[in-house]
Amino acid sequence: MNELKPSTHPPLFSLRGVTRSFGQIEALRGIDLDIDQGEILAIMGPSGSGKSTLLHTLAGVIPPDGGAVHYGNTALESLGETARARLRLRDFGFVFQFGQLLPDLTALDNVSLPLLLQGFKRRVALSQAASWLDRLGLADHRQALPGELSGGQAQRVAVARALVTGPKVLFADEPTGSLDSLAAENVISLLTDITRSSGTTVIIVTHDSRTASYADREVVVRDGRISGNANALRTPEGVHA
Ligand SMILES: Nc1ncnc2c1ncn2[C@@H]1O[C@H](COP(=O)(O)OP(=O)(O)OP(=O)(O)O)[C@@H](O)[C@H]1O
Repeated sequence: MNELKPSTHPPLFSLRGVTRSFGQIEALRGIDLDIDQGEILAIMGPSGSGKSTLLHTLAGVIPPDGGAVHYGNTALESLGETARARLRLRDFGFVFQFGQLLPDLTALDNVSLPLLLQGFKRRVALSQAASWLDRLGLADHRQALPGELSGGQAQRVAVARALVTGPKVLFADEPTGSLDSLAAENVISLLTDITRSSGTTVIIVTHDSRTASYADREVVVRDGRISGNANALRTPEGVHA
């Protein structure tokens, strides 16, 4: 945790001087941050400090007002809404605090939905979804409706739904925020085990230091800036402030 490893590859995400305001509120005030391919990064910080805004900016949900957000060779700040939506669908998966499963669909149908939206045949989508549910310990709950599941089970369905399309990056906004400590531990350990084995980059916003301890690195956001930049930037030779 927190060790400053030299990086031999260019970062997957590179942010420089990123700003974003909502009216008078300066949510991001100049973010400099590199994130490596395959890294699990925890973004922490006080309420209202800009964590979710940073996550949404990385994920191309909201464009920055200023600065540069590079994802690989793509300058996200130069993409329009349609191109950003296409990129999200192709490369990114999302887990939210309250699963946001569709309440009238079974666990299996919730997980197969992203594949159906990508044009997979129903039979293929259902079989992929079933194997993801099995992997997350939910083999006996395929036909359950979200309302019939515990919070931890529902969140594991949400993780399966986010990973079923094989995203390059998983964004998780308070993925354990609605869970008791045992369920939280179970969800975050499964999520990080699976993404480590697949080399998926994971960006987690969390208030919970136990959840953050599963990450490779933590950065803290305060007043729209990364607090103590020494841990935020990487170069081929290592880290510089
Ligand atoms: N869509 C929006 N419209 C107006 N203000 C916003 C919007 N999104 C965020 N803000 C404001 O920007 C600031 C940063 O919000 P953000 O949600 O990024 O913080 P956070 O660190 O994720 O907070 P929390 O931990 O409470 O979720 C806050 O003052 C918030 O009220």
